[in-house]
Amino acid sequence: MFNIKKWFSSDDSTTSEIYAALSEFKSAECPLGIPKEWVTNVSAKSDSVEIKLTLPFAAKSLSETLSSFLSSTLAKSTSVATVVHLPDAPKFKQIQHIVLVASGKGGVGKSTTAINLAYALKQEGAKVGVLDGDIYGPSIPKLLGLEDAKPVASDDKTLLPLQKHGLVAQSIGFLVPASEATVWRGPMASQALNQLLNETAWGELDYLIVDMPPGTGDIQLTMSQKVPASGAVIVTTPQDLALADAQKGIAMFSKVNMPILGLIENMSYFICGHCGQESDVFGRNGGKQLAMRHGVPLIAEIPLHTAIREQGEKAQEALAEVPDIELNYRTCARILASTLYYQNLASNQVEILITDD
Ligand SMILES: Nc1ncnc2c1ncn2[C@@H]1O[C@H](COP(=O)(O)OP(=O)(O)OP(=O)(O)O)[C@@H](O)[C@H]1O
Repeated sequence: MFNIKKWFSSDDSTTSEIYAALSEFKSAECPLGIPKEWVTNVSAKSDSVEIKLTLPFAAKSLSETLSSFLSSTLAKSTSVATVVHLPDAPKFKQIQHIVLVASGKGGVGKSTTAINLAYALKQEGAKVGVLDGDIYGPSIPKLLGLEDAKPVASDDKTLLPLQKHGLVAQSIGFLVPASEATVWRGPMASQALNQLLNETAWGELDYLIVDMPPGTGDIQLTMSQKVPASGAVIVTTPQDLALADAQKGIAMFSKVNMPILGLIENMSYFICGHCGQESDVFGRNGGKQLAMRHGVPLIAEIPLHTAIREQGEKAQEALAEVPDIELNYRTCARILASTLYYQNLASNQVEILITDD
């Protein structure tokens, strides 16, 4: 006679063991572990386990880390499959999160970082768009290899974004010759950004990355106020001057109550393309110290590497020759996506105050 009850209780205990192991998993992206609600399916056999997760932020590649963590914790071969689905209502049209990528000064690699973050978020399972807000010096058309492309109108008032490498993109550079936009005054520039954001048929997006104009003046301040962003990322390099300007960027966003999601230190250290040796050409730990001083997370330290410049020039999606750098951007993307998720979760929680009255 089959002991059905025993089977069920053993199944239950296996499932509880799996949930317990998932909640014990901690990483920079999942500081609170993996809750039960993210599990869509568990199939446990005597010698193997298959788990399906729906992640509420872009972190598809967590499946690999989780598979090896669970295989060793459960002492069974475990495979984890992940899909990404952001659960919240879109904040702007059909866009879940708008993220501003800013820098205190020009030339620190803001646009390069913005486009690589966008690729990395896409590779991590999200639907991603890029808005080139650098009205005076749009780089996105070149970085995407779309210099001669022109957007098509979807109706009288809306333009369709251009598409490349699985991203959708809009830029003033698609619409106006560079020489024309450079003479625009501040209000015209922020009006242009507004129009690009509002009059583009973005469709459903998980993240829209906005490449902001460099600097911390009135134009950048006005633009930041006009975009309904979830937060900003500040790109800096390790030199003192860049760090001082990044500090002004932190002050600017604080002034308009824009959450600072993190600091990215670009060109942190040099990796020789020939021998792979690392050197601290611009000094080390400047970004870390700035982040600590302002209580802002340092979400990535991206090296100075020829492959990054070449990828931008050739408008390539992947940094295939240098997997470590691609990994760097993907880790940064997952942390950014998770920060947005937990920030949202915290702001949605109702605070219950019990008083004596
Ligand atoms: N980590 C890096 N390694 C090597 N080259 C880089 C790196 N980051 C950026 N670059 C290169 O530095 C140059 C400036 O980068 P980018 O245009 O992204 O800077 P920016 O801060 O957006 O500039 P601007 O303020 O003028 O818009 C480009 O040639 C780019 O390829």
